[in-house]
Amino acid sequence: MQMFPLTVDQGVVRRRGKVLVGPVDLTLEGVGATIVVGPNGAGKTSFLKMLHGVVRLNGGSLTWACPRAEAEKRQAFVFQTPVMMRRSVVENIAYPLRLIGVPRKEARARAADWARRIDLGDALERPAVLLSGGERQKLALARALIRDPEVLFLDEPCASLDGRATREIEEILTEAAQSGTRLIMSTHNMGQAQRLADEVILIIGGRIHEFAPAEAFFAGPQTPQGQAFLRGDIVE
Ligand SMILES: Nc1ncnc2c1ncn2[C@@H]1O[C@H](COP(=O)(O)OP(=O)(O)OP(=O)(O)O)[C@@H](O)[C@H]1O
Repeated sequence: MQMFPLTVDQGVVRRRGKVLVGPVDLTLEGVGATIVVGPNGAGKTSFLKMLHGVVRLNGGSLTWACPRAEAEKRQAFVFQTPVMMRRSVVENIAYPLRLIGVPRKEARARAADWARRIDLGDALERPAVLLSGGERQKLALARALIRDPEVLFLDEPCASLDGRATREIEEILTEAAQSGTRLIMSTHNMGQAQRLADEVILIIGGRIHEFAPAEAFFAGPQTPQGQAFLRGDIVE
């Protein structure tokens, strides 16, 4: 059963009386990469978590084309600072498979394949907590992709990584997108947004100011705030 379109109707997220997101109206179709941009504190993280369903709406509605429980099983989320379990690299990557009952041996074999893809093939038994920031991000990505999700949310997966680690992560994401994984991702890096995006959402103050095909957005946003943001001006 199809997951998309995903429809948000007047969606609002509030915490301690403050509106973090919304109201937003949005329809996302089922192909490509949607890149979410906006200034610090604009609500990108809260917006992604709302779409993923880990943050509940305080107003409005969010509807997948399939039942919610079904949609939840078919999506994964890579957080900005991924948590490593106090276990080996291979066990960290295998964990999502173990959760759905894949036998240990098979889960480890599939995790070892992923570890090789992210250049951690020689570190299978190393405690994951000893990995560098870039290695952790790659591990988190492998752990998210190992169940072959139809939708992958990523919150600034390359924040504070160097060029090489960023390129490696972008390669994995491009491959995932080419094999049909729907990407919905925030970034501060406009170069990265341009390399990966099929469409762009600009969020300022919790609201969507632009939602456009990447080409149109980068050629010239429709709104004054969009134009200012792309010029690098401070927008709030
Ligand atoms: N649980 C919470 N309770 C109260 N305020 C919160 C909560 N979570 C986030 N906020 C606030 O909501 C605003 C939006 O936060 P959010 O993390 O979604 O923004 P962001 O665009 O991802 O920011 P950044 O780019 O800096 O990571 C911020 O001002 C933040 O401090």
